[in-house]
Amino acid sequence: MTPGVGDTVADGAPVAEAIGVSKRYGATVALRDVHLTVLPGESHALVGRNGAGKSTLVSLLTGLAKPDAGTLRLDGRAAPAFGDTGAWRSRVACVHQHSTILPELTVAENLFLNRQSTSALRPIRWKHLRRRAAELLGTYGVDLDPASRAGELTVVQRQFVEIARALSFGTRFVVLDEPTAALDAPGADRLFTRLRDLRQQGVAFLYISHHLREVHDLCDRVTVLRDARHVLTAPVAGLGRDTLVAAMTGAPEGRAPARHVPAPARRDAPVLLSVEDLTLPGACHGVSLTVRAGEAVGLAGSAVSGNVRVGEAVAGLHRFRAGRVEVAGRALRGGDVPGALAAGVGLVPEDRHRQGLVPGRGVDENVTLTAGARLGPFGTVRPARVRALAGRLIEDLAIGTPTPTTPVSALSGGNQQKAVVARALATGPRVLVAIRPANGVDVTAKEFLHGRIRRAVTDGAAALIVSDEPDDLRACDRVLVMREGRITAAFATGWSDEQLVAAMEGITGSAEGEET
Ligand SMILES: Nc1ncnc2c1ncn2[C@@H]1O[C@H](COP(=O)(O)OP(=O)(O)OP(=O)(O)O)[C@@H](O)[C@H]1O
Repeated sequence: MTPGVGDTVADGAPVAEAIGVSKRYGATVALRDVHLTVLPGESHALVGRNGAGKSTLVSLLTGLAKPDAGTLRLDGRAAPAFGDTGAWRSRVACVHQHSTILPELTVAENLFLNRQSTSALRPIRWKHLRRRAAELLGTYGVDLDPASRAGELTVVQRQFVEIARALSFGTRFVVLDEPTAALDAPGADRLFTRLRDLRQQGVAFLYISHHLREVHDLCDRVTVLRDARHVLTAPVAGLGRDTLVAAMTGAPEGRAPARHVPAPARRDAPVLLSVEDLTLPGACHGVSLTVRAGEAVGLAGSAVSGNVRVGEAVAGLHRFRAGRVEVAGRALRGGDVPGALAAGVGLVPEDRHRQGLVPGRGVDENVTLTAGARLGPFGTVRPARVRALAGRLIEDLAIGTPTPTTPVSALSGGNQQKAVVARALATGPRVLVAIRPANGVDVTAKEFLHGRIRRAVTDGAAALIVSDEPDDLRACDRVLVMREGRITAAFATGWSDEQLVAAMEGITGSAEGEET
């Protein structure tokens, strides 16, 4: 039977408490005497700059890591013993950025993974399984066919299968780790509506996000971590953005970080990237655009607009059915990554976990991975050159790493993203394709990364910034908007975020009269 979300163990007790917890990884202190209390039915935001300790606190609260000091309590009782996975699962769940849903299985199979039948010897009763799945989804208002294949679900639907599965173990406390990172604006809205419904049913959330607007839209209270310490817990209502940013950065309030105001690219600067009539089956049709030296062009669009595929095609990741891509006048072959790299294309890929980094390898190796020719003659690699280039890139991108050889998997998410950007810049690209370049980085690091990309542009590169994030697009000189595989609108300077969002949603938009 599915335990009801209202079944409380110790009524009114916090669903989760961390009392003076500390955690160290080698020489790095990830958490120092941190306190956190999440109340029943509360939506509690956990924010902080990259490397502040948020994921580490989540690892402790979900039983994935053991605190060095301090106490953890769930539902008013001591947390389960470290390693007792079943007990942890019934009291806390975490929906991570990477999905744990198995795409080849159906929704019902995913919901009851390893619980399909009542004992190992009893055959699975499929009809019964699907009925239970339908009941479970119905309880949480998720409208999905249990027999559909999980691989065909949207990101939000997958997240909801994960949340429903988590709740079916009886927990009333769900940690959401940057759940909107892979969502477009309508997807995020759908997620928020569902989360609000669940809160009405008594489910509490710990919500990790770098988007302060989401914190304001969704959360009751917020806890800020800075440099491994707890600095603030307060109700969100009435807490100004400045106060929150000041708590995160430690900088005095009211000192606004410097904003970049793009200088318009020279109209007579050479075209470094030219895309003509590009057609990729199922993704885009007849897309044409140009980017000049010294210019950053945004390619905006929702997750299904095809904009990411266009960016990836420029970087050689896809064959194209028709059209032409030229870098500095040289035609690229579709699906030829080394060719694109040799022509001078740098790529910040969409998914740093799948496409970006080699997790077990050092930061130094990761950031220099694309820079083969600079590391030694005839395909050889000179360790001294790797060290020198890596050192420069780590400093240049302000990557927070204890040493250059630390495995990149030991860095916080935001610092991993900086390593991905460093790798794209390592070759000194003529054309930089940056897909959501500030994904998962904190508010100040975001400005820093945009500034760094602008610097490459000022130095003469052409940048194509593929994103649906108004912040990313604000760093551009002009923006093209894609919908359903075509460019549907173009904005020169002076657009508002609302105009861009409306064009991405298809509420307005005309590309007439603009240079694409
Ligand atoms: N497995 C690990 N091994 C070594 N160091 C680690 C490990 N996990 C985290 N750290 C270090 O602990 C510190 C806190 O990292 P954590 O991932 O908790 O930060 P975060 O607040 O989640 O950051 P982000 O917003 O960038 O994801 C960082 O300095 C990080 O490098």
